[in-house]
Amino acid sequence: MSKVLVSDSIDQAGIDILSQVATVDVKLGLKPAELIEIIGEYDALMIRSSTRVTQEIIEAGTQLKIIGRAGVGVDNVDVPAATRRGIVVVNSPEGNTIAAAEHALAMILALSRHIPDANASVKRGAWDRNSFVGAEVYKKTLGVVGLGKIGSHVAAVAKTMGMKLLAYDPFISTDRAEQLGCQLVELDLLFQQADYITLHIPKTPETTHLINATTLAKMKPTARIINCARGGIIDEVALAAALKAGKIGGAALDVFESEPLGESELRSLGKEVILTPHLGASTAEAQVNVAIDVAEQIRDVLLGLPARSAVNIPGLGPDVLEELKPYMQLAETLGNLVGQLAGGRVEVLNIRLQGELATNKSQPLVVAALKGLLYQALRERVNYVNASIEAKERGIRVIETRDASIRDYAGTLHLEATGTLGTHSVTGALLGEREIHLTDVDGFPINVPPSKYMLFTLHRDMPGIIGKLGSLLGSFNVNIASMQVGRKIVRGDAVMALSIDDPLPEGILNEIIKVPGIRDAYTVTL
Ligand SMILES: NC(=O)c1ccc[n+]([C@@H]2O[C@H](COP(=O)([O-])OP(=O)(O)OC[C@H]3O[C@@H](n4cnc5c(N)ncnc54)[C@H](O)[C@@H]3O)[C@@H](O)[C@H]2O)c1
Ligand SMILES: O=C(O)[C@H](O)COP(=O)(O)O
Repeated sequence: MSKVLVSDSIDQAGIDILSQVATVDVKLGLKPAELIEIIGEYDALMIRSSTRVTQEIIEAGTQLKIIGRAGVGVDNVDVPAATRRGIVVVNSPEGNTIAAAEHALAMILALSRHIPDANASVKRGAWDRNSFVGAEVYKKTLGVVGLGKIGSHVAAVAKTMGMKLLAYDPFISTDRAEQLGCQLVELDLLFQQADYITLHIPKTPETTHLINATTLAKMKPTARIINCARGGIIDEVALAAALKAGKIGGAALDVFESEPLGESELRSLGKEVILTPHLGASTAEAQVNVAIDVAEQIRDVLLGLPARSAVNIPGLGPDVLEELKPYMQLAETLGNLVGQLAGGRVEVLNIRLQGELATNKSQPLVVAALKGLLYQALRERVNYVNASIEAKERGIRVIETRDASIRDYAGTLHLEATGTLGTHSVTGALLGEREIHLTDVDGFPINVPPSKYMLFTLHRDMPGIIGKLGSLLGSFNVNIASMQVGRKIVRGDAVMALSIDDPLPEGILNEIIKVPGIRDAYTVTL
């Protein structure tokens, strides 16, 4: 049975799902060295934001197949290191969207009405109504930086509170911003005009210290800034200095450059600052959502199925996956077949996506074809995550062509592999919704479903050749399940595709190519 390590606190709903297929160990608060010591036993690791999954941990995880992040941000995982090792990294892109957005909205209101400090004052026994006079958000300007899932929800709710909305997001269209009631503006204008600035962007090299002494100086002296996105987007030293000097009006932070927050000037500031310990996703509802979402994906991957929200398998979103699943199986089978026909080291793989496959969405088929191609060399070590990297490292040049014209089938896939031993090609399509058919081998039309053991011959189409081959196989006790000849002209060159019940015995290929008329023979296991 597989083993899963849960190293951050995860809702029981997720543990229950994992327990259906694996032994689950929950070990919270492990130090990096402790994690390195035990990770080698586990097939999967499930985390939130507290566990840092470094390259060292990934390398020690020799059995790891998947790292599941029960939340959105995977910045605590060395994703490139996982990708190189063929480990799938999955997250829950939407499970905590509402929770994080509501936390940002709560911060906006709490900051405006000094709720944390007023509450603390009453609890201390005081009744001070004069120190906590607040400000209304109604008719104030909210600047939303990052109009993605969380930013959009914040904008929608803020609109209903009567706020005027500015937004900055270079990857969002004006139309989308307008639908949300936001005016898309440049960042400087947002800084200058906003009464509240709320950050909903990932931490990237471009967004690190986006809020710094220079940008803080552009804001209104009454501006309040809210960060429920990622620590490090704000330069905390510059922020504390700006707050102390009264250059801005307030700040509410849920995330910090270093977590847990250590010594910080921010702690010493008054009611103009609210600090929460990374609570954005901490609602009962969000925790159930993310735990189920990620546990289901871990379960699927442990059962050999693809994951719906893998961050390191390009283009493999849930909708695309559903649509492409049968074609991915086709691509993988053809890749495996052409790799075996080509033998030797493949240097160039030409992939032609025809008909309904000739869309941008079909990128995962290229990955699936490479996975199939590399299977003979790497076996279980190649997967959708590392197939492209492995191919690149082996110097395999991939040439993709797309042709939207529809021929005999709605969509066909043609692979041609050129290597040290020559060039071979295969074409395949789906019959009905999912039945794979080989429709061409080395340019000769055939129509056969692939089977586990196959024999292909290149021969001259002439009387008696099929009988001779049949007798030869019979003399080696090989049972033929089906046989088909593909030819372009009568008595010209032809290809024979045989499905056989067992692997060919050693040495028989040499006997086959001695049969007069047979030029080449290839045995394949799919
Ligand atoms: N505090 C928490 O507990 C908590 C919970 C959930 C998510 N988060 C964080 O919130 C952030 C937003 O999450 P989301 O789910 O909305 O992500 P998302 O991917 O849906 O949205 C991010 C948006 O930022 C935009 N963006 C990227 N780079 C930008 C840049 N340089 N300038 C402006 N916009 C840029 C993108 O176009 C996108 O629209 C992430 O950092 C996530 O990790 C925090
Ligand atoms: O990226 C996220 O999903 C949030 O930062 C939540 O982090 P958490 O799972 O540690 O609460």
